[in-house]
Amino acid sequence: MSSATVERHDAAHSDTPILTLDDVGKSYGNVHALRGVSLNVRQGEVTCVLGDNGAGKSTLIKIISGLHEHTDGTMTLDGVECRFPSPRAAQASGIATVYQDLALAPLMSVWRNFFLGNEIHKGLFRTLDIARMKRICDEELAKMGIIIPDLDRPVGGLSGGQRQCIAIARAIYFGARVIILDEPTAALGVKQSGVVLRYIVKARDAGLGVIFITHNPHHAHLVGNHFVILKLGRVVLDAHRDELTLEQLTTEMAGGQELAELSHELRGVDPGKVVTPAEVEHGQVEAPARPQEEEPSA
Ligand SMILES: Nc1ncnc2c1ncn2[C@@H]1O[C@H](COP(=O)(O)OP(=O)(O)OP(=O)(O)O)[C@@H](O)[C@H]1O
Repeated sequence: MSSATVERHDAAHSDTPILTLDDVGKSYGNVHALRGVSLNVRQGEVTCVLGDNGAGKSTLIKIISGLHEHTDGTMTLDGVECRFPSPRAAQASGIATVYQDLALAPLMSVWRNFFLGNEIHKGLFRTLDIARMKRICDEELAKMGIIIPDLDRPVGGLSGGQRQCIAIARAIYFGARVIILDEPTAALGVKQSGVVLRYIVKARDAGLGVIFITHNPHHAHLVGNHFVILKLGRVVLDAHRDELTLEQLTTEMAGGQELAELSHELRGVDPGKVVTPAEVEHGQVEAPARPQEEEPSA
């Protein structure tokens, strides 16, 4: 492990944000994908960004990871204003992004994927130092509790959860300070999601600042320290864990007031009856009442 990594571990749980977005906006021509978004990413914390389709999550990821530049507001890294003109620039500043589908090359082995773009060479002829790469890959995965008996196996044959974990381990090993996880549990079942969520906690406890993008309030609440909900490009909720229950997060994510109104409409009966958004979310809403048939007139 590099000395930079050791320092990072020692400095875990610092209160000073690594990365700050202040009033950040992004317009694509006339489309305002993000407006007035403020966000702090701290070491040893998981910042969850939730939002429905079109909320602006991908745009936010693209700004932080150097794919797009923001058009309003400021972004600061370690207190210094910055813009990332390319993904490489963001990576060089310690910001790693793990995309759900693009995390790894499926036909390549585990160790090749781990070192892809960062291969270790040896000797005069700069041949690949395969034994060393395999050893490091094995050690790093084991450190994070990932046991893969055959590192020569193509990653395409591993479970979705394992693939996500390998991508996260790789980012940590190569010096990420902030890791952005783009819906890492979206395509996974309960067990595999558990594998990834445990791993997110390990990354957090190793002192990284984790940005966890998700649709799933249950997953977010299990691991998050801080929660931001985006809606139509704006922040509609920004709360610390101790300010928010899972039920509140679920309700807010599900649409809060809008959902309460919808649930009321769907019931179509007894205006005095209160239906909670959670009931709708969990499919406990009764089918709309059939209209009463009129009594045939005598
Ligand atoms: N390149 C682009 N050009 C124009 N409009 C865009 C572009 N990218 C995104 N948008 C618009 O910006 C808004 C936010 O989109 P974004 O993809 O960031 O949302 P999202 O929360 O990631 O949604 P999803 O979960 O569906 O991926 C949407 O209205 C989208 O149509």
